[in-house]
Amino acid sequence: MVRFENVSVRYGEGAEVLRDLSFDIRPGSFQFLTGPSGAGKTSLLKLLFMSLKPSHGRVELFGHDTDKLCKEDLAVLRRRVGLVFQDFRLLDHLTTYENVALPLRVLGRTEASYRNEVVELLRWVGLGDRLTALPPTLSGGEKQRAAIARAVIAQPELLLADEPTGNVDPAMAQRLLRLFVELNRSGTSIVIATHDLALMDEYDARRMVLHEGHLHVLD
Ligand SMILES: Nc1ncnc2c1ncn2[C@@H]1O[C@H](COP(=O)(O)OP(=O)(O)OP(=O)(O)O)[C@@H](O)[C@H]1O
Repeated sequence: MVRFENVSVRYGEGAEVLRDLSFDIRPGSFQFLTGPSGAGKTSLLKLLFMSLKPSHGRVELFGHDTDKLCKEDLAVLRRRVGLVFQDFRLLDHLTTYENVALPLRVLGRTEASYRNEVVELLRWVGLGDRLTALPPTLSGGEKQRAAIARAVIAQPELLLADEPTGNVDPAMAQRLLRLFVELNRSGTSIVIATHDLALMDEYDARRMVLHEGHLHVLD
């Protein structure tokens, strides 16, 4: 589903942030991406989301060489990927419910067909009483849970999450991990970037460790 071949990234004239990365992400797999602050986790997620181009090497996603795709093709491929940004990126003028429903609207589904699904998921992440709240009135942890709900609602083929439990307490972090595990069981490949050792200890999954630009994979 994803193949990196000798991929490197540098920003401007700076040193290489990622060096010569080669790995695969298989369909239906689950991996944690970890490493110290500044190690390049967000940069690697951006490569996977095709919002950053490698300085060297080749990134293949869903069987396509991402370098050869035009903007329109990239937009279509991105619909198959769910992304939880570190800074959430909720739309402030839409309610929590509308934010989470957005990926289903983009897919052309009618509200009658998805309303129950969206409400049920928002209840699961503890936002059942915040459906009509606008994002600026949500706490950091509530925004994070809304962003996760939006990323998983359409059951993407690949889910990328950047520090998805950074703003919630340990009990909620476990609950969110269960959500990711369930999504994975229904077929989604998962990549969770995290510093949270306790979270990684909760679930026996592949670990991709970035250190000084190099990637070490512990299967
Ligand atoms: N747009 C950019 N321009 C220049 N340098 C950048 C840019 N984005 C990231 N960097 C640098 O690349 C390196 C890796 O950053 P990145 O955000 O990928 O790390 P990270 O592992 O996600 O960090 P954290 O755990 O703190 O979020 C850092 O040294 C950072 O300063």
